[in-house]
Amino acid sequence: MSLAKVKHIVLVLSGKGGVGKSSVTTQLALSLSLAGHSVGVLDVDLTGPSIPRMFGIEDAKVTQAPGGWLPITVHEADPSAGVGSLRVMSLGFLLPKRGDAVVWRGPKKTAMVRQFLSDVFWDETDYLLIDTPPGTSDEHISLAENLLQKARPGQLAGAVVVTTPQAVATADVRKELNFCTKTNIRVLGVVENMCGFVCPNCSECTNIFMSGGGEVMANDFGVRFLGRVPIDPQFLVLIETGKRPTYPAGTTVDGKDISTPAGASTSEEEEVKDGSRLVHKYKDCSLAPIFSKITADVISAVQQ
Ligand SMILES: Nc1ncnc2c1ncn2[C@@H]1O[C@H](COP(=O)(O)OP(=O)(O)OP(=O)(O)O)[C@@H](O)[C@H]1O
Ligand code: SF4
Repeated sequence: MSLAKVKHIVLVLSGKGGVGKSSVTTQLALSLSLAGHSVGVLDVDLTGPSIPRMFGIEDAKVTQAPGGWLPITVHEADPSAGVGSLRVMSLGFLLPKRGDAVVWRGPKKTAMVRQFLSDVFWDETDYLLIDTPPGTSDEHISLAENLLQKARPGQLAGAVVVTTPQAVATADVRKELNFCTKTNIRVLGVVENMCGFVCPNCSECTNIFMSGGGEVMANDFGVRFLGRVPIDPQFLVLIETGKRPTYPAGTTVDGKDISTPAGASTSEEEEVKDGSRLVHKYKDCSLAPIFSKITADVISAVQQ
């Protein structure tokens, strides 16, 4: 992989599947871009690459240049809007049937990932986020070893560990934190996803599971707790259909009114799933202010 022009690499890890690792990667990428940084996302989750779907670029065609595979541009930098560029590369682009999980056995998988890591050309990138397969298997260890070998000293900034309130109660997330210690990867912090539910009718956030476990666990391990993220069905609508999130009158996040103004544009063109508009639509999501804070904390952890 040509990493020469990448400033910082951040891994996104989870001890088990389905906790929202790819959603967190996507939202970190959008928030970093909204903060003006140039961002790359590399999806090596062989268990079912979901990143192309999340960015609305499932049908994108990857091309090859002399320097390697060229990542897909979700949007270019727009300095007048303070937005940085966003590019994505996924193993999913190379699978014959998009969205399939890879069924190869260990050594073939590892060889594929190794080659994939070497063959992608990244242009000027402030943050490269890597969405990894869930778990702490041998496959993970070899992925981490490969990365550590390829990155220059200090380039691999660390890992963001994603969990859910239920997963905290299991051993998986602790295993993930132990995995980081074993592989010498610094933990930048823990995100607790799906810690509550944003009601689509009144936008009240209700804690459906016992929340707070992520923070206790982060304290136990002496790592930073980055924050809690509720389930917002409007985020799912944005990802699945490309529709701009809308909220009833009076909806606030941290005291800020995020309700959809009367007469806001919902034209056909606006509704169309189009990766280049995603970042601007995401700005209207109730999760965006939460991720803006998480992202600021990740940046400060990277720079420490
Ligand atoms: N906070 C959230 N609000 C609304 N939907 C969410 C949230 N977090 C995750 N989801 C949705 O839950 C589903 C699973 O999330 P995601 O694919 O990010 O999990 P994952 O941990 O990456 O899974 P896998 O292990 O299969 O890769 C997705 O449809 C995603 O959009
Ligand atoms: S206030 Fe909201 S969450 Fe509670 S019952 Fe009414 S609509 Fe549902």
